[in-house]
Amino acid sequence: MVTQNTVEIPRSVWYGWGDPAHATSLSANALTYLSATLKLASVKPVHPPADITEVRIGEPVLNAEALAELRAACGTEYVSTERLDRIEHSGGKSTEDLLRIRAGDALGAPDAVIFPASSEEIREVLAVCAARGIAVTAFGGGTSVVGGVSPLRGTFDAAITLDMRRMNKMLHLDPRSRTATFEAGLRGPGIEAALEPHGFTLGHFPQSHQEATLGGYVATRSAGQASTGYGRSDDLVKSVHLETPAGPLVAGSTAPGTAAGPKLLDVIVGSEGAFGVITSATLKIVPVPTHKSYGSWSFASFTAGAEAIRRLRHEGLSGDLPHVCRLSDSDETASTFKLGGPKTAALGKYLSVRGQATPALALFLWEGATKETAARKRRSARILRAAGGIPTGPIPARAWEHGRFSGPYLRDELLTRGVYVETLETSATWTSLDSTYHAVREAILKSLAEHGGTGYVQSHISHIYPDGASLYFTYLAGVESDGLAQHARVKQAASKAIVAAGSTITHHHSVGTDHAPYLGAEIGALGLDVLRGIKNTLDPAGIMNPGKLIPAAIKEQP
Ligand SMILES: Cc1cc2nc3c(=O)[nH]c(=O)nc-3n(C[C@H](O)[C@H](O)[C@H](O)COP(=O)(O)OP(=O)(O)OC[C@H]3O[C@@H](n4cnc5c(N)ncnc54)[C@H](O)[C@@H]3O)c2cc1C
Repeated sequence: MVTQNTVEIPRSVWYGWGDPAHATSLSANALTYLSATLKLASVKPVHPPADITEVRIGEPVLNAEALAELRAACGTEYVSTERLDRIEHSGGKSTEDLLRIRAGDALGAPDAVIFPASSEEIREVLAVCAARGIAVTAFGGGTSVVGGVSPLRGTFDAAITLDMRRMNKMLHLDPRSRTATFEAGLRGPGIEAALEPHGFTLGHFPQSHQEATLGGYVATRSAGQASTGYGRSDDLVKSVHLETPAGPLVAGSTAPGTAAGPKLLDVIVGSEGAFGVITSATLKIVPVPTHKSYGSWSFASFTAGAEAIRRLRHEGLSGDLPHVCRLSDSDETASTFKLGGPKTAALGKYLSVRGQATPALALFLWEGATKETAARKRRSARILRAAGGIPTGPIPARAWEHGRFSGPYLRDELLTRGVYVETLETSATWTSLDSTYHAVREAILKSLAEHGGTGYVQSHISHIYPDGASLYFTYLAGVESDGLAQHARVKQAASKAIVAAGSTITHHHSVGTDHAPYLGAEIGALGLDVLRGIKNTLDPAGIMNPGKLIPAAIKEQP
């Protein structure tokens, strides 16, 4: 029997990812490869995070009356102005956030962190904040990589963060209809642990799964590693309870199908805390698969691999597509082969002999009943072989699955060693996939090299649609003396390339502050006005997550 249960880990350390005790270090081989590839003089671990006692943070500006009203709403012990709580909620987990907090800058921290236990408490908190003009940021797992949980003040003097961790229960399970209702603060492993005794899974496994919450998934339209099979979070949501400054709103319906006007739910899903706070949501669930079947195939190039996957999507029977479907480009494949030890090195040599000098490796994972997955895998193999693929066995896919949640820890070590690493994503139609891939890749590389550095970009496809696929870029270089400026420069170059290619500014990371300047290019000025109109109705005072999603006037931070 397959288990979808994952390990519950402590909440992330203030300067980085998860519990540092779970981190595995880079091998000597990896360090040598890294310094040679990036042409770095040294990758010694000489850039540790600041000492917590030296972190700079302003005095909280909430007055005694405001604090008293917030305490009356949630209980004194659940309204914190403690230094560590404020530091931990001063930002998310983008490399920009990490560069700032590791340098000891928590000056953007909220004035208080509130830990509500119910929709009613949140309603009261929002009423206090609307009346007093206090900005409110909802905080799930705090794993945003787009500035989504930075507690910006907007036009207000004070800001609070609402941490949803106490709202962490499964409220209802309907096994016959295959739906479940969860409180918004339940984290990924908690969702699976609640469902598995009943034989169900949500099937939603973003790389941040161990820290991220149900509310965060819904608020950002996240996509999991197996979303090709199970669907993205926005495909899974049936209904949402949203507390807004204008009152509670239940969007969506338990009805299996409805024609009751435009789909209001779609306006709430992906609203990034800018319209209100999601307190619970009902999602589709599916039975835990009885079997997983692993496979990997190699292609002569990324272009050839992408074409093979398109054919798999278009020529295969409906439902044949693997639940996990990832294609690395030649650079990502080269890194995997370089870092994977003697067996993967041997695989690289074998592929070279077979005419694939710079192979692109695809990993697949079919889930379901034993016989059914075997049949799907067989049918897929015919298409992949006809498209020029060479089968490379199940081990690479198993190895990927084994280490799939450990990657985020590496970023902390890389930063300590003076290596800048960041990711971004988009999606493109099959027709424009190749040109978008090259345009964005080249824009990143050029920008990384602008100050004389040597950069490395690797990419993969991890979500397949009938009309196209996602593109995910990971890029590395030595950290420049002004790492934040370096980050802004590269991000801007890549974002402009994405816009110029006519692709989306975000496939699954959401908009936050980072992508807000580019949203107009995607949805138009009138589209932005529609979003502003919805916000004005639900949040007339504009207290909800200022500066996120919708570009807005932002008061200078202290
Ligand atoms: C290492 C790493 C790997 C990642 N991998 C993936 C991935 O594979 N796929 C993917 O899609 N994303 C990924 N992300 C991005 C991020 O994890 C997702 O956006 C996730 O859905 C955020 O969930 P969270 O609970 O941490 O939300 P937060 O980071 O706490 O919040 C994100 C946004 O949602 C809002 N929000 C949170 N909770 C609520 C609520 N209850 N009501 C209203 N608004 C709310 C916040 O205000 C903010 O705007 C990754 C991030 C990291 C750091």
